[in-house]
Amino acid sequence: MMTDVAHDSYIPRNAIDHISPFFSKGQHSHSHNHHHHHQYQTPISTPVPRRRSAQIDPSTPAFSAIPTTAANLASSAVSYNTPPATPPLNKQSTVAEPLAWCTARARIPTPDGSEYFLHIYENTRDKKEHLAFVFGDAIRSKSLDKVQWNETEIDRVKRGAYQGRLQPTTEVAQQDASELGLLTPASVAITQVTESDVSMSPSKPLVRIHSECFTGEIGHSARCDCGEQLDEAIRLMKAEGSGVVVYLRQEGRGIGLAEKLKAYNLQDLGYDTVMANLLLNHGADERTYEVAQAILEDLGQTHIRLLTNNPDKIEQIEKESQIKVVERVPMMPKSWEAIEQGLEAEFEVKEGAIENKIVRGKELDRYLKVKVERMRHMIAIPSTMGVL
Ligand SMILES: Nc1nc2c(ncn2[C@@H]2O[C@H](COP(=O)(O)OP(=O)(O)OP(=O)(O)O)[C@@H](O)[C@H]2O)c(=O)[nH]1
Repeated sequence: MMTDVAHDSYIPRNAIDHISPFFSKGQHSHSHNHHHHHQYQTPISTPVPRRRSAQIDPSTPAFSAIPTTAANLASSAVSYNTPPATPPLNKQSTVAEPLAWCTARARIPTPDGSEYFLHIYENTRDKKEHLAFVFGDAIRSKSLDKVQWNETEIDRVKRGAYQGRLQPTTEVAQQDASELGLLTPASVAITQVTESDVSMSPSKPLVRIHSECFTGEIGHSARCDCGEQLDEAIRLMKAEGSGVVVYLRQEGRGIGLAEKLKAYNLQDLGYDTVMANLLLNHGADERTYEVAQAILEDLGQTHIRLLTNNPDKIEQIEKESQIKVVERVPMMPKSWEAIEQGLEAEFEVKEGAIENKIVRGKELDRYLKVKVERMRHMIAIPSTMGVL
């Protein structure tokens, strides 16, 4: 490792004194990538602090401290992989750029008793925090599970790279932890999930690639059905016990919230969603799906059943990637489904009852109709619906 480091022209001499985690062998096999070198250089000027985790009792095998001195590192046979907060470079991946890697994952229980794992991603394309809601135990993030340089089992637990479920520890262990100001192996308890829990998941899970819509998801807007679609995707994945919602921060079809609000003002003048975007000098849809491709590959999802009505999304997600949409699962707007089934009258009674979370109204109808007529969306307009 020393030789490897010394021969790399990118590394200042003083870096070798510290044997920074940012110069592990694994990273240097990718020395053609200048972009990443730039990132790795930053920490060199400051000595690498001795990590607290090194204080953990080394006699406990699972939590043995990882050597941090130069001498230990040079003689160590342990191969260190990804340093913290750097992209795991996956040679097998067919999607070269952008890379996406999961920095943390946590269990999110929901009111009906089910749960999912929220994954937060970083990527090389933008600075946004894209997310993945993962349902079921079988779907794992490769980048999250990868062993990072100098990390202990406790570090892995903190970032969510454990299998099974975390359990509350004893009061004694918690007391110890609070006195020491650090977690010890006794502060961590994990229950493994059974083999059958893991194998029950279908091989082709439901996937929804959803773009952020603050107004529709948080703001109760009846201009679109984005919130309803997100809820429905989650409902279906809970029911199947498996699935992934990739939640992309491409607000307003990629134009951002401020520009979307301007578009709404133009829509109030009578322009449709497409025209409003164009009048603001934007494309009708400025979204891209490469980060979603990288996230799905990281989660091992290459043959997917995609919940969408949008043909552009299918074309873009399959483009230049391993990902295949083996089935499209339509998302019928709830209010149109009700109109089709002659249940519209029930809505009148329930109007204002947000609890059923059904978006409805003339503005939504117009928005959906534009999707069908101008954006090739595959939704059947109810025959009984009046003029919009
Ligand atoms: N510019 C603009 N964006 C909108 C408007 N209404 C909703 N959006 C955005 O449109 C996006 C909706 O994306 P998705 O939920 O992925 O849906 P989709 O691409 O239309 O296709 P489906 O997969 O069929 O739902 C979100 O980013 C919303 O913020 C609008 O009137 N103008």
